[in-house]
Amino acid sequence: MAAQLKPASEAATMVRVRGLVNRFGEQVVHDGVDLDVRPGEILGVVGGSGSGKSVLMRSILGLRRPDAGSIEVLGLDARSEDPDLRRMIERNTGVLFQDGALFSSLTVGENVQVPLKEYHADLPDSWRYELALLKVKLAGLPADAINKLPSQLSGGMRKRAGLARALALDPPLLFLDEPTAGLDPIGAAAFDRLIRTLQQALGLTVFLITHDLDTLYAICDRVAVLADHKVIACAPLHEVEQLDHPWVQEYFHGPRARGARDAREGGN
Ligand SMILES: Nc1ncnc2c1ncn2[C@@H]1O[C@H](COP(=O)(O)OP(=O)(O)OP(=O)(O)O)[C@@H](O)[C@H]1O
Repeated sequence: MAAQLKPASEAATMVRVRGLVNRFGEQVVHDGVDLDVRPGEILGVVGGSGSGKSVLMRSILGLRRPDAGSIEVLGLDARSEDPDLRRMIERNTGVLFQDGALFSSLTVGENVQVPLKEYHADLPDSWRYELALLKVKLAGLPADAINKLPSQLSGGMRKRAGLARALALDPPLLFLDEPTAGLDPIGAAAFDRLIRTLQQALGLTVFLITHDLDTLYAICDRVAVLADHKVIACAPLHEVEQLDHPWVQEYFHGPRARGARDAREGGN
């Protein structure tokens, strides 16, 4: 029987990870990670460098085969190698990798059209172009960016182009790996606002890896903390901040955290 995808509104969890184990040789990265991503939330994923945030995202996306555990994405078994099921998961997930991962020899518009060509090969070229233009504008880029090469854009604009491509297929589930890394504070705040606006307007669920405390305070509904090879907490920020764990205390109660918290409180 063909795999069935539950509508986002009916899915109890958009992503469900249980008992995830990832090892590289002797190195244990994950040892029993459990995590739920709920419909309509922005979940921030934090943890020290090397704690396994990217490996977790890659496992969920099926880009890495974990050593043990189960992963469901939109109710589908993300570890399955069934090509139809893989396509269904891919079709419903947008991904913005840290470096944007744009094809450097293609224009922004052509980059956005890559998934459209793969999944909507029957659409006339002019429609695909119009759809790409819509996504470019949705991501906050000027219309003329569509004909530019990634090398002709600033870092912030390249992130937006990557976001436009991630949104090309109108996925209900969006994965963002350090979206504000490398942006200046004003650009980063603008990108945070864009993510929040799009999430609300399009009803997206967002899995967001970040080191950026401002992003956590500004837009995340819940925060998952990766430490000691596990998710040691997954809760609203004010609860996670109180956790009696050395990394959490250092991260959330250092001077940078105070600045981010004050900025957030000052903005309200
Ligand atoms: N393909 C690989 N081969 C060997 N080791 C790997 C591989 N991918 C990741 N690792 C190791 O797994 C650990 C977790 O890596 P990961 O990239 O998930 O960390 P992270 O939490 O995203 O870190 P950062 O915040 O620095 O980006 C690291 O020690 C890394 O060296």
